[in-house]
Formats: sequence, structure tokens, C-alpha cells
Amino acid sequence: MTIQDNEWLQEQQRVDDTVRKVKDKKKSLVSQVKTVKEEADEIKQNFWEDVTVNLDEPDDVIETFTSIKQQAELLSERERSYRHVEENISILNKLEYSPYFARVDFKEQGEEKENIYIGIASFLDGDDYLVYDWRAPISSIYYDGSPGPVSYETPEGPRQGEMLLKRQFIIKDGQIESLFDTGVTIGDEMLQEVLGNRADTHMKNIVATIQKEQNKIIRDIKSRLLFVQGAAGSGKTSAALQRIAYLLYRFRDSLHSDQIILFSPNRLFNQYISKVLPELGENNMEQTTFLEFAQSRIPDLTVESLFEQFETSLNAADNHYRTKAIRLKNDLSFVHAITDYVDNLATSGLFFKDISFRGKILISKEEISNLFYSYDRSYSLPNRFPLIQKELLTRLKEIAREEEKKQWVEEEMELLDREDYLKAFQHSQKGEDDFNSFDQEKEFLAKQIVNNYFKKIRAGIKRNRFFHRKAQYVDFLKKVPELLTLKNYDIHANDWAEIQRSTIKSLNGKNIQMEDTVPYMYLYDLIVGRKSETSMKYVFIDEIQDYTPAQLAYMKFMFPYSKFTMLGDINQSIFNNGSDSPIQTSMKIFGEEKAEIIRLTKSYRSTAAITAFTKAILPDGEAIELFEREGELPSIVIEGTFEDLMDQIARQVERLALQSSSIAIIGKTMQDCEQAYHQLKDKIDISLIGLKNQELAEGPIILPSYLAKGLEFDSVIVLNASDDKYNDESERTLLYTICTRAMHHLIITSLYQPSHLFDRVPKKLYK
Ligand SMILES: Nc1ncnc2c1ncn2[C@@H]1O[C@H](COP(=O)(O)OP(=O)(O)OP(=O)(O)O)[C@@H](O)[C@H]1O
Repeated sequence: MTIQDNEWLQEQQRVDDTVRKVKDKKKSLVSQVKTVKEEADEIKQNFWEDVTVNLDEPDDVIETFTSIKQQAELLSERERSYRHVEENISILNKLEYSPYFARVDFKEQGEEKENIYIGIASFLDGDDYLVYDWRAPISSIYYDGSPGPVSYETPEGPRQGEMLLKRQFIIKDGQIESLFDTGVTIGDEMLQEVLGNRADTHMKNIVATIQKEQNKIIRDIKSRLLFVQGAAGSGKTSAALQRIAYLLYRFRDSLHSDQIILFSPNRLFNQYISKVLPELGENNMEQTTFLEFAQSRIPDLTVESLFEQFETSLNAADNHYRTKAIRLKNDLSFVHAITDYVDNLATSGLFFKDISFRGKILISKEEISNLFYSYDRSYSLPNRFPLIQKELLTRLKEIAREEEKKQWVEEEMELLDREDYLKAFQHSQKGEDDFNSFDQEKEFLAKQIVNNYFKKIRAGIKRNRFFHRKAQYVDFLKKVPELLTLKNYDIHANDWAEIQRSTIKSLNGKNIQMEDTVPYMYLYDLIVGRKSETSMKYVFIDEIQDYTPAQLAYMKFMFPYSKFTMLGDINQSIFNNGSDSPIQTSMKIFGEEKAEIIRLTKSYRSTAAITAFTKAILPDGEAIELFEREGELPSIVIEGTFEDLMDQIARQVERLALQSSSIAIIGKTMQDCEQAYHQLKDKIDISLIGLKNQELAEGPIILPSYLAKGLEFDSVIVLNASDDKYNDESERTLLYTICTRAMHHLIITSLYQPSHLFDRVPKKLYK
């Protein structure tokens, strides 16, 4: 549909009018913010002058305390309102630049026609909505409907009417750059414009062009489990982030951004998505990775990352055992075996550690065990821990008193410096009786010395360090053959012995393998008591296909009251072990009631040429739909020597740099990337991204496959996709994941024969 010049003019006038009002509003807020800030500064400056400090009598202390509290509250109220006004100004700045991106004309039965303009936030002139927030109930007709009869949900129930017009704008700096009237889908023209742009180092919001299926994900408020299976580049992560913004808006009185947590694949990804919510005027949710989460719960061991597991299980000689161990330990039945094992610990079988000091046992593990099992059976294991802590602390106090009289304390006293003596002297002066003897000073010092040493022991007791977590886990492993039929996992007695040996070796080296983390945490939680995260209302898990059944079960255990949103793509698994699909697993664990599965099939990231190529890598890629966007054919380049391969890559980087903002060379493992990096760094300007250096750098980067997860680049060069690099069928999904990171250009390089996993790709789809 063409838009008449005069209509364009009218729309520009409305934009001008809105922008003018936005500016006026901003002006008044800026002067307001100045006043509030000055007030806050003044309170800060005069804080101590305005409170009455008098500590003479108990009543005076209370009065002083109240006065300080009042003053602090006043300050924090001013600071809050300052922040609030600042946030509003920041939204107005965005509206001033681009007040809205869409207009729908809506006529409800028996009412006047309304022109609804939609932008990233609402803006009112008196009672008049000049701009509606994209999350307002009425805005959903823009995403879901096309001209004709439409309806939308409101908290009061559904509303019906007719949409008479659906129009889209691209407005920059207050000027309409493009204007389209659209039909069924949210304008291909607008999407074309948006997607044709170069990639940024950070993800952008998609509120102007959210598609109908994505909108379902964003606005779902009923499901306890929302599962999104979507092709690479279909907007899963984008939908998840806009969903968070939606939830924060919809439940703004009861939901806070720190009650939402997103589990992402790695830290690089966290950075990549960090700007989306602030751009929409919302605070970021909590973000973590499974590794960080596990590490915080196993502080005394170094937790192996999924990627280290990937690298070692690829390179290690004990690959064979490791693969079997991984399969078993990731399975739900292994988690159940732990529950059975713990059920048998009610009357005996718990492992404790001696509480020792200076090489001497203060309280032996036998004593602790006797004490522990002296409680009535009706006390659950976790309930006994606080009781035993209390008892141990009391005993420790008695022991400390004994200890104070010992020779070593005297000896330590000799080594004290003048200041310590001075303190002791001052203390003895303060004593209630006037008897200021040398003995009193000594007593005080002895107490101090012992206390200093015992602080650590006390802290340990409070953290249940007397429970021997490692020994318990090792004991559990020993009992596994009684709890499970290992043969069903193709594990025989000697395999199991080998697996145990390797686990113990890791633990002794203060490390824990990824596949042991969930069992290790779960065992501890069942015995000592879980510290579940009951305040989290929403848990989002991205790249769900890389989570094991055991991990998912543990998530449910840890977040018992949360609603889950899971996003994944079965075709992008790191380990393709061919068991249940993530959907089946999640349904098994979370139940099908109040669960919703949404499938996204259209891929928006890549040009049609790249999507056609990448979907052909998959045996069942037919379901993936292309978004028609022009671009050059992917190419496969073969070289005969490593040096030539590096020269080729350097040349390609130079060529692509002319047309791309972001270029990534993606290798299979870190080792591959390091090797290439050492050659390339002398030829081109390039940064190596690894587990230890997870910072998004400007300019060309080289990174291993698993760190590229969830990211996208204008141009992707696949580092040596030769047949011996990617030989196993299970690596098909990895190759697919790498190739689908490309938006506009995809170059596959190979030393000799390219991987046979490309064999099914028709020749016409690449150069
Ligand atoms: N409705 C949309 N409008 C504009 N851009 C979109 C839309 N949906 C997705 N995109 C763009 O497509 C690209 C891929 O989106 P996103 O990263 O969210 O996909 P994904 O499904 O999480 O991908 P992957 O699984 O491959 O990591 C991004 O550049 C995103 O901005």
C-alpha cells in the first residue's frame, strides 16, 4: 500500500507534536531531579548535624537511634525518588528520539474509533495516551491481529472490536524514515530493514517486530512450564528477554527484577544480552550459568564446566569410561538412587570429620556420630544439624576454657606486641571490679589468643564442616551397584571400579567433574537440608538442550515455587546422546499439567542462502522456514596445508571486514583455536576468546564452538571443518550450531576433505 504524501506529512506533524510534549515533560523533570538531588546532597552533608547524638542514658540511646533512623529514611526516600525521576528521564530520552513504532486504529463496538500509537513506554498528555506501552493490553492486537475483527485480553476480560489500520514506522531522531501499512504479518518490509542491519556486539530489542508466535511466549502468564523449541535464530532468546520485560510491566506491583533468574550458557552470552532490558527501561534480571550456580554450592572444590567436560572427554584416553559415567550420572535414575541411599542413613552411615586443632582431636568423628544418632529417629537428618551445631559449639566453649590454661598459649603471649598488651591493659582498667592485676590481663590475653584460633573452628561448625561430604559421596558411589542395575547402562564391575577411581582422583585433587556436581549437591542437600531459592518467581533456562535430566530435576528441587520458561533447540546440543528429547524430559520432571509447548520454526537471523545451507545439514531440517533475505551463498574453501589454511582465513577476514561489523572464526575446541590464533595474530588484528577471557571484543575474534552458543555475527568463518575434525554423527548438531551463528556471510574452511556431515547439502547451496 502506498502512503500519500499528505498522510506522511500528517504523521510527521503528530511525531513533532509528541516529541515537543516529551521535551516539555523532560524539561520539568530535569528541574525536578535537580531539586531532589540538591535535597539529598544537603541531607547527606548535614546528616550528623541534624541528628541528636546522646549516649548517656539508655533512653538517650534509643532517642539517638530513632533520630538516626529517621534521617536515614528521609535520605533513602529522596535518593529513591531521585533514581525514579532519572529513570523517567532516560525513557523520555528514548521517546524523544523515537516516540513510537506502530499505529493501529481500533474501533470497539459502540465506541469511537481510537488511534493507538505504540512505543517502548507509555506517554500521556493529561489523560490522553499519546503513546501506549508495547506491553499494554491493547497493544497486543498489533502483534496478533490484522485489519478486521480482533480481540485482546485485559485483566477485566476479553475485548472485541475491529482493527481498521495497522501501520509501522521507523523514526529516528524525531524524523519518520519509513512508513508501511501492513497486513497479516508484522511487515516484512520492516523486518527486512531491521534484519538487514549489521550485527552489533550486543543484542537489540525486537519490540517493533515481534511475531505472533513470539508474542504468545512473551505474554503467557498461565503456564507453570513454558517450553520453547525453536530453530536456530528463531528468536527464542529475544522472546525470553521481551517476556521478562512484559512480566515486569504486567506485575509491576508484585514482581521485582531480582525475582527472575536467567540461566545462560556462558558469561560471554550474559554480556551479549545485557543491554536489551535497560533499553526497554527495565532492570536486568539475575543472571547466572549452571557452572556458577554449582560452584557457589560447592565452594571447596573446583567445578568442571560443561565445556571442560566437552574438551576432556574428547581428548582423554579414558574417554570410554567417561562417556559411560556421564550417561549414567546424568540420568534421573541416578538421582533417585541418591534418594534411596539417603533413606537408609536414618540410623547409621553418616560420615563425619574430627574437629581438630594443633594436630590434636578436640571432638572426634565417633563422638559426633554418636551424638548425631542419639537423637530420636523422628528428627529428619537435616533437622539434626542445627541441634548438633549447638551442642558442638557448647562443647567447644568448654574446650576453649581448658585450652586457655595451656603452655602454648603462654608461649604465644610472649610473641605479642605492645599494642596487644595495651589493649589488655585498657580492658582490665574497664573491669567491673577495681582489681587490676597482672593475672587479669593475662587471662584476657589468653582468651583472645584462643578465641582467635577457635573463630575458624566455630565458623566451620556453623557451616556443617564436621560432616564429611566427600567421604559420603564416595560411600554412595560404592553402594551404587546395590541401588541400580549398572548392566542396563552397559557398565560392568571393572568399569564401575574405574569410574569410581577417576571420580575419587578428581575429588582428591580438589576438583569435581561436571557429571558429579548434581549428585554431589543433591546428596548434601538431602542430608544437611536444602537452601532452596523460594523467592524466585520465574526461572528462565536458555539452551535447555544442554541440560541433563539430573540437572533439570535439581532445578525443580532448588526452585520449588518458580514458574519455568525453557528455551532450546534439540538440533544444537553439545552432547548428542540420543536419549529422551528435552521436551520429554522436562514433561517427565515438571509434569504436563499447566505446561505449554511453543514451537518457533522461522529463522530470522541468517540470510535465506545461509538458512537453506544450514538446514540441509540436518536430517530433519525441513521444518525450518527461511526468512527471505538476500545474501551471498555460503562457501567451502579447501586447503592442503595448515599454513595455507591460515593464509586463506586471514585473506577472508580482510575481505569480510569491508562489509561486516563483527567477524568470528569459530573452532571446535579451545586447543584448535589457540593453535590457529598463534599463527593468525601475526597476519591480522584478532582477539582470542576463551574460558578465562570471556569479554566481547571489538573487531575479529576467534572462539571455540561452545562459547559461540547463542551469539551471532555478521560473518562466520568455520575453522577447519575437515572430515577428521567433525567425523562422528554426534557432531552434526555442533556443526549446525556453529554455522547458524552467521547473519550475512558464512565461509567454511577445511584442511583436505571437508566433513562428510556436509554431504547431504545440495551443491547448489554453496560455492
Ligand atoms: N521478531 C523479530 N524481529 C526482529 N528481529 C528478530 C525477531 N526475532 C528474532 N530476531 C532476530 O533474529 C536473531 C536471532 O534471535 P535469537 O538470538 O533470539 O534467536 P535464538 O532462537 O535464541 O537463536 P539460537 O538458538 O540460534 O541462539 C537476532 O538477531 C534477533 O534480533
